[in-house]
Amino acid sequence: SGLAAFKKYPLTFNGPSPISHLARLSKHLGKNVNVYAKREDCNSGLAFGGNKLRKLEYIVPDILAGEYTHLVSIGGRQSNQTRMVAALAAHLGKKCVLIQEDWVPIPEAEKDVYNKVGNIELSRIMGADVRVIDDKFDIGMRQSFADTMKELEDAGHKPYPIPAGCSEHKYGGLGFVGFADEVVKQEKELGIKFDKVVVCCVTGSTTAGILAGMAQYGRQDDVIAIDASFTPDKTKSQTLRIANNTGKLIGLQHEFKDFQLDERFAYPCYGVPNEGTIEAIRLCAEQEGVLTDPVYEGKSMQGLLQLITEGSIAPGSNVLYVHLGGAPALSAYSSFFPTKTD
Ligand SMILES: Cc1ncc(COP(=O)(O)O)c(CNC2(C(=O)O)CC2)c1O
Repeated sequence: SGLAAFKKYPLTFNGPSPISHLARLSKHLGKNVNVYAKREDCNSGLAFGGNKLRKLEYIVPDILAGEYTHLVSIGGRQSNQTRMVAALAAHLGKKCVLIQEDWVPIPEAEKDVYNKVGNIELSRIMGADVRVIDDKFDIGMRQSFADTMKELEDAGHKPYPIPAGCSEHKYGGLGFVGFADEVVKQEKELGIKFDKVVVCCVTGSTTAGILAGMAQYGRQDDVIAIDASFTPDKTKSQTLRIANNTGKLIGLQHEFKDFQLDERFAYPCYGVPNEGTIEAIRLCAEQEGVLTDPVYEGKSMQGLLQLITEGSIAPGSNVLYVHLGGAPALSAYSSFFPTKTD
């Protein structure tokens, strides 16, 4: 694919990320649908890995070319993005400034831990300058980000901006074009074809890259994105813009006018699980020992289970669930998982 034109700096383990067959979960669902998971949650030795490292592999050459002193990124208090940028900064020997905005109405029971454990704890351990501020959730470009960049430049440093989820970065979609290329190759090795690819969508460059990547094979319609932003209109338009920009970068002759974004599972709001989210996290954990999180993957797992249960994903299908990571945030949501008393 046109991806070969772009330099990539290895942050993930050699070779394609593994595909696990979730055989017990598939059987439990009893709908004759075979569920597989592509494991971006186990894709790197850097700080528990995740989808952002695959994106950052195409951003690092830009960072190294410009001799930057600081990496700057942004997210909610339990952002996986900022944790992975902290890991990258440590890996490259750069300073790191993270803006941790107030994206989630912190559940009462988590008030005293939410800003201390999980992702934000890991970022502090890796030496990042973690700045907890009160600006609320939005997937777009933020004033707090611009202010931080200016502060560092005025101090004579050379900061490199990595926007939320890497998504508004010009190369934000490239990593997941490579993901799609891997899937097509692994299908041949596995001797199966996935009828649907189910992925969580918030700032959009993961889904955008997969759409552009699968469109190379005429399979963009196989992608089902599950909204976890609870601002689906903004997420949809941002994802489409990134998919089209990414398509241009790789020379794709296809314009995206729409894609399937299932909005049913993001409630009650970004970062807060609903009943079905908790049930989905527990089911996948109990059936497979595979952990998903309340902010992102728990909601795409909830969507996957619903799509299969309601028959939207037809019996006899093979489905690829895209596991993008997120488990470190679980320790900020322990009150949602009391010991089960059957
Ligand atoms: C585990 C996990 N799964 C899915 C997503 C959604 O990916 P996109 O933002 O590319 O749509 C994130 C993103 N997380 C953000 C963060 O700040 O961590 C960018 C929002 C994620 O971390």
